[in-house]
Amino acid sequence: MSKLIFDSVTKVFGEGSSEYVALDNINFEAESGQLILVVGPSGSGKTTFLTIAGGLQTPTKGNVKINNTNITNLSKRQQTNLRLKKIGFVLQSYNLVPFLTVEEQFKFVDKINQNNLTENKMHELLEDLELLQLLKKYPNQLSGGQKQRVAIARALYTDPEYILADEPTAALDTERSMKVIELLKNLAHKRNKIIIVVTHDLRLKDIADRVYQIIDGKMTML
Ligand SMILES: Nc1ncnc2c1ncn2[C@@H]1O[C@H](COP(=O)(O)OP(=O)(O)OP(=O)(O)O)[C@@H](O)[C@H]1O
Repeated sequence: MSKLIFDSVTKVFGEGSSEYVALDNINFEAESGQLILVVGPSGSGKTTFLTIAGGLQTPTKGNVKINNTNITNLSKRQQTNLRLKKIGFVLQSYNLVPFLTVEEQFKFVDKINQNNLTENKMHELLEDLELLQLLKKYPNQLSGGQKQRVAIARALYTDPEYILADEPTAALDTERSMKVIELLKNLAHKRNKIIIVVTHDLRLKDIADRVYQIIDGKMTML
């Protein structure tokens, strides 16, 4: 059973008169088998929460634990290893490599990670995300929604224990949004993943197992 714990996490940006409390004393726990939604208005701290959960930023105060390891105490190298082995990110910027085709985006991951989906599972994933026809295209030939679906497939390709997704449905129409969120929910339930989705998109609220809200850096369960 995997577990992600935030223990009194505060994140402050800037100093003195320009000090800004982006996360204010957050306590949070997620276990494998759950799809968790974090909603909140723009600027409320959602992305900061997600990047700290994945070790991309460190808290100013408090601890983040992944399976009983306090990731705040790990060296940079240990944090990078943890991210590569256990965490799949879907970031708002998609982070696709511009000079690689869709197919090559996955092969590129092969070089740095051994723990990838079998060919059958990969075919299934590409089919579910309607990407099979796009394998030979480059990112600049794709629409926003298509890039978003490639970024989701790439995060799932390494079969990570945790999936952290920032606005994964922002560029998708309602039908595709629901498909993507159902896919993530199935993965959480059937393959025992922890999936945390940060979103403005209140259409997704009824599908998640748990919903949290962040307002002005404070988190509450809805
Ligand atoms: N590196 C930084 N330096 C200073 N302030 C920052 C930094 N990163 C975020 N902030 C501030 O912290 C607050 C929370 O930002 P965050 O990106 O977490 O919000 P968000 O809820 O994800 O917003 P959105 O929905 O618009 O993406 C914002 O006021 C933002 O300006």
